[in-house]
Amino acid sequence: MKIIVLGAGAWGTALAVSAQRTGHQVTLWARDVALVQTMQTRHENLRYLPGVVLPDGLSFSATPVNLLNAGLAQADLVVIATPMAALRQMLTAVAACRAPVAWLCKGFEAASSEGFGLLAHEIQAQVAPDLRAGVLSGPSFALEVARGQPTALVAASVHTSVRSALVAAFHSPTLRVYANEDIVGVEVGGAVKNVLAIATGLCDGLQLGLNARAALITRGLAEMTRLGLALGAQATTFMGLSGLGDLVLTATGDLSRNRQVGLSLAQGHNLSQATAALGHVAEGVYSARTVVQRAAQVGVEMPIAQAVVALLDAQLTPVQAVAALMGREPTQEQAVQAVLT
Ligand SMILES: NC(=O)c1ccc[n+]([C@@H]2O[C@H](COP(=O)([O-])OP(=O)(O)OC[C@H]3O[C@@H](n4cnc5c(N)ncnc54)[C@H](O)[C@@H]3O)[C@@H](O)[C@H]2O)c1
Ligand SMILES: O=P(O)(O)OC[C@H](O)CO
Repeated sequence: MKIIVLGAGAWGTALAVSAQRTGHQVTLWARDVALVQTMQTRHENLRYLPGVVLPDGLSFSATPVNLLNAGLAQADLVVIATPMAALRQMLTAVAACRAPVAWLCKGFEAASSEGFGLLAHEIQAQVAPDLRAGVLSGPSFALEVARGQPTALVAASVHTSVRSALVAAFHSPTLRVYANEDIVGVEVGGAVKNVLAIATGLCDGLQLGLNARAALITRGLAEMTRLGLALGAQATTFMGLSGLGDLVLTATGDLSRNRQVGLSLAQGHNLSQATAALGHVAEGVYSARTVVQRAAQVGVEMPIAQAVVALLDAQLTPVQAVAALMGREPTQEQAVQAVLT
């Protein structure tokens, strides 16, 4: 297949490497000309994925995205690998594409004064409604995929042809790609787990213990599921790769940028200090407010996400946030099981 990957951050680069190794013809696009030149000459993405050799045959492009017409017209699959903040712009640029288009970003659009932030497929419905499109998600640290370590992903779309194209492009001996029709559930899982990973990073940074971490993950899964169901997702999706799977990985794995933000806040750093140290996007920081707003809009309670927003806004200290969560009224665990059945 001819695959064009738009965005040469850690994840776009890792998936481009993986697909090229599998035998596809991959072009990795970046807006940064200097980054493309370095990748061409050094066979390495020093800025976003250092230490990984870019395979022979991988092509590069820094052509402005609005001039990419020929490349897009020849592609069998277009993959948008930018953060959520750039998705609207990228989808607008590829709106006339005939090939399947998939995004990798996990989040909600940051809330704006014009209204609530959207999930990726909601943005696509606004700006590129004629595309056959979907999302590739699931528990996956870029570095491990680039190293060829075993990983399972989920390709979600309402279009069979998009799910099939993603499986054909990325399934390999080290990368299993499952198909799922529930794009709402897959996107909600990918977005909310980032917010919850900030909370578990904070919990671990404060050395609150393993009991506390397990409680946060479990109750966080309940919050994620409640929001997803209210937005039209299927309950079973949250027991899968993009729900429980990605929540466990991101909440417990130190390669997670969102978890690192929580760990850094626990050390007493402010948000700017916590994000400046990363050098990569931590989508939970930008999605958290939207998660809470969308939950309020559909009458869903999300106390952990609310505590994360209060922390990010410096309205609560880490210790106060924990006290607020622990001080809530006792309630029924069955409330969660009821929504799962
Ligand atoms: N890194 C991972 O392990 C991983 C795994 C799964 C999903 N994701 C998701 O994939 C998305 C990208 O993550 P990443 O790790 O590659 O991020 P990153 O911070 O490593 O890189 C982001 C890339 O997007 C580019 N970019 C930013 N704004 C742009 C714009 N307006 N136009 C064009 N390019 C732009 C940056 O220059 C950079 O190359 C995120 O939503 C993330 O949640 C990441
Ligand atoms: O580094 P994070 O926190 O953005 O997480 C990366 C992936 O989404 C994990 O699946």
